[in-house]
Amino acid sequence: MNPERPVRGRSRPPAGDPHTLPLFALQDEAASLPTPAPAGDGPPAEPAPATVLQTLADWVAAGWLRPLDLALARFLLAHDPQAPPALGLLAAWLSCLEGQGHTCLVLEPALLEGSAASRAEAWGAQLGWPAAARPGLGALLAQAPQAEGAHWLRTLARSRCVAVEGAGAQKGTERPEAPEASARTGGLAGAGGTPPLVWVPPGPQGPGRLYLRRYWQHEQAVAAALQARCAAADAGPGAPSAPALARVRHWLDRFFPAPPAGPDPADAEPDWQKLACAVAWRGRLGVITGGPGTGKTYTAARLLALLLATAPDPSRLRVALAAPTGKAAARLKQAIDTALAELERQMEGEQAPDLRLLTARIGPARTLHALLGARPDSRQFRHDALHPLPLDVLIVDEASMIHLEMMSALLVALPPQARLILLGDRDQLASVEAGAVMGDLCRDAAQGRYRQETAAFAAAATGQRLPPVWGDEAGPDLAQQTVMLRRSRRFEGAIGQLALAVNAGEATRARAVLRQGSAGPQPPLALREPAMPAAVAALALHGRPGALEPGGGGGYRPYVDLLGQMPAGAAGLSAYEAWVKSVLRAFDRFRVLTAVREGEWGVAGLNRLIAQHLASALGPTTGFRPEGGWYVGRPVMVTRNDAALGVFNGDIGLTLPAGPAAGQGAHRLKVWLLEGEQLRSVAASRLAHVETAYAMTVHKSQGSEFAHTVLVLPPGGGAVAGRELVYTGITRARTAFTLVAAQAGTLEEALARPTRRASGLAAALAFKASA
Ligand SMILES: Nc1ncnc2c1ncn2[C@@H]1O[C@H](COP(=O)(O)OP(=O)(O)OP(=O)(O)O)[C@@H](O)[C@H]1O
Repeated sequence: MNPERPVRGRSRPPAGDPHTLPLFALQDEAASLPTPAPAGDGPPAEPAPATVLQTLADWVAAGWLRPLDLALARFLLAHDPQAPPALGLLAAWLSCLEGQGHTCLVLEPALLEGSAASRAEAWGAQLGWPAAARPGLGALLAQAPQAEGAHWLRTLARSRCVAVEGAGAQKGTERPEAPEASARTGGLAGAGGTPPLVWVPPGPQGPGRLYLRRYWQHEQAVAAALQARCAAADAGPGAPSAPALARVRHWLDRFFPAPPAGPDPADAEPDWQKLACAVAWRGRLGVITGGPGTGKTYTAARLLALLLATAPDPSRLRVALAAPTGKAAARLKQAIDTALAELERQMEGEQAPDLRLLTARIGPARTLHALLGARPDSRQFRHDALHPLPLDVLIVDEASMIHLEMMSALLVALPPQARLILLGDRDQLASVEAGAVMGDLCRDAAQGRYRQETAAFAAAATGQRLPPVWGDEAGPDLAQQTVMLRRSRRFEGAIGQLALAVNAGEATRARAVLRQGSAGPQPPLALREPAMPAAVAALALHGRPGALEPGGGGGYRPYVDLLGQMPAGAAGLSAYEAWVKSVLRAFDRFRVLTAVREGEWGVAGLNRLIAQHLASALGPTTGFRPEGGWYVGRPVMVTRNDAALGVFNGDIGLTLPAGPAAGQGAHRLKVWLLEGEQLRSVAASRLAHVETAYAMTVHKSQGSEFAHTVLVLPPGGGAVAGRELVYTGITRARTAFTLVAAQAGTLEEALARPTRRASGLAAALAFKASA
């Protein structure tokens, strides 16, 4: 279960279809619910509507469903009295899955066929519900005959709450509503009377899928836009001219000097970075995936240089950098600047594109919200199809964090002729919100699946041969524009090996790496298992011996010590700001990450415990007093976007006095944020949506790195932490990593549970235009 998505409701659902009406509106609807008529031609054993709604209410009380899920079921049954109550059940489950990040409910055969007990097992697993939920599920399903599955499919096809989509979906066109269907939807509120659910019956793309209309629309829009971008790849007819290819080859050979040839160069792996530059150059979409340190930004910087060198008018090339969070955006900008400076040195003495001009033109990296022009209290952005982004190239880092709706907005706002370059690690946790876009886009990345035309292009543009093992004439268009980088340059030690073992789900190997990496005077790895929360508090204070440098355990102590060294007012503003930066940097060297929000192992519990521990151990000598709402030194994470204040969900800052002589009263405090070298501050009193950030969820840590990272796996094993979560936690560590597992065996359970988010996007993109 996604820890960032509370089971019980959400604050402000967006406007749109009935599912997205404010919760109170749905509840009002439910209150005026007419008694639904008995299902006309349904099987006699169909459970009564009241039984279904009561069972759903019980599941809400148990915390397995959100009130919103129940409200949707009530709403639909109220508006389609002919619908069998199973529709309410399916809608509640669909809504529940959306709350966990799935964009649809895939009605696998195991959910529809077999005994009630086996179906209850399948539903329980699908919904991620605990074993305690199985008997209730079984009892409800037992009230329907075995053939219920087929009956459910008919129900979906007939209800006026459900639009049926089919072959047209593949082309990204939603089938216009037939007059008869339109009449059926007559009583429905929402988007112009259109049905709030969409049903895609089973077909060549797999089992049937049920959607909330909003997600169906986003998925179709994203698939269509990405396909259009792939189709714009300059291959086939209208392919780049021989002189253009020669120019690309000229520059790529300089940007990526060939390594000394091995015994048989024909057997060598391609230089994936060079290939990534070439395919991104030829198209309007480039997807570059790879683990940490595989050179995604190194490659992106060279791609920019290539685009500059081959642009008809380099001085007019409009480039922007963006990422889902402020932290990730700042890291991207820093890494691109460093890589361009490095490239400039590499090219010294040769004729080269004006990389300084390029660096100057790029400007600051922005969050996607800021780039698109988020508006306060609205899901709409300033930039859309009518007001497109004025860009030729957009590079987006940490693309695994982009959710479906954001990707849809981004693709709408980016002009078709602009290049979109997505960088990210497909194996990381998906976005908090629904969708796993990067995972869906990179389904084929490991296999390559390059067609002959791509291999021919690669040979001309990069001078390298793609061995047949990476080829597949049936490879989809998207695969032609996707490259996976496979060699990590700064993640080859014990932490990298642990990440690889975890990513492969190999628990025995992960244990062995943990053991080996925990030995020696400066061990990069450590394991505390079984452990109590007090072990986390102890790590937060002193770290562990030798974690970073000799004597540097990598806990919060250095930051608390620095808090006590604020320069006197007379030292002036620049000395004060230098101190603020040093405290922020010290804080940023260590972090506790946990898998859950609630309880003593959750974010709130650990934050309380760590603050108390730091206060009692260091307060007497440093004056550190973590008391009251706002206090000097309080680290906070912004939990809601506030475009007006320029702060975005996930931004982390430290609470410090407003200036060298401002005093330490709560009303004088500011939250200071550091983005690269850029320091900025916001009055603490203006930040309504923040939480303390000694400990944070793994989800929120994406896009950040810490010298020493502690990952906490609470009791509950695979139910609270999956493989991607552990992988993401480990890859946040630069120098040292410590795993705290409440119980023995939690690691194994988590690794045995890879997360698969239900979505139709990968199937929609497994598409070959020329087929
Ligand atoms: N082909 C290469 N030759 C030499 N050094 C390289 C090469 N590729 C990458 N590097 C170096 O490896 C390091 C990691 O590269 P980079 O930061 O681009 O990786 P990344 O995949 O973007 O990492 P992250 O996932 O952390 O964002 C950098 O120091 C970079 O200069």
